Amino acid sequence: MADTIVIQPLTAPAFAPFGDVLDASGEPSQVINQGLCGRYHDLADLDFQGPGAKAGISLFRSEKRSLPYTLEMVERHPLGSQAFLPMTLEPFLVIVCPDEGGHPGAPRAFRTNPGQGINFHRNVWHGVLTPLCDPGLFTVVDRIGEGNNLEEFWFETPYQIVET
Ligand SMILES: NC(=O)N[C@@H](O)C(=O)O
Ligand code: NI
Repeated sequence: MADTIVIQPLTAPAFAPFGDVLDASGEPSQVINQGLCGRYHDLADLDFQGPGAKAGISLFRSEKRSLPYTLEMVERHPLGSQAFLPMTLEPFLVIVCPDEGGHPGAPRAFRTNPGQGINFHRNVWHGVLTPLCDPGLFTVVDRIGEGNNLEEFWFETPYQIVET
């Protein structure tokens, strides 16, 4: 019998152990461009380690997922952080796990608010990009470089990610 994980709304405090929440809410850090633009400054801990490491910007066009979502695996990137920045105002599913002795602990599932992006900190267990609506178009900022930056963990029994 699969364990079920109930999706929670994404908040910065709840996500803080795993990464950063990026959104243009509240007052901007700076008002620029002759007062016509708010800059929400330096919102993410970008962390790229190892030989030849640099920041890369890629575009992902991903199939949407439906709920309940069967979580079979999580992964982590030991050499770099990874940011998912939606290019639409649609929500997406964000799944993370604490690390327990080198293996993922119980998953936590969050639904983003419209316009929110996230940045997984380096080496944090996470589910792969999971849009909930089409088009699943995202800008992804992550590490480009040599070496193996992907570790996968497949659960013996998948989890069911549910709305309530
Ligand atoms: N593999 C890849 O580029 N994407 C994954 O890391 C992911 O988290 O979706
Ligand atoms: Ni990833």
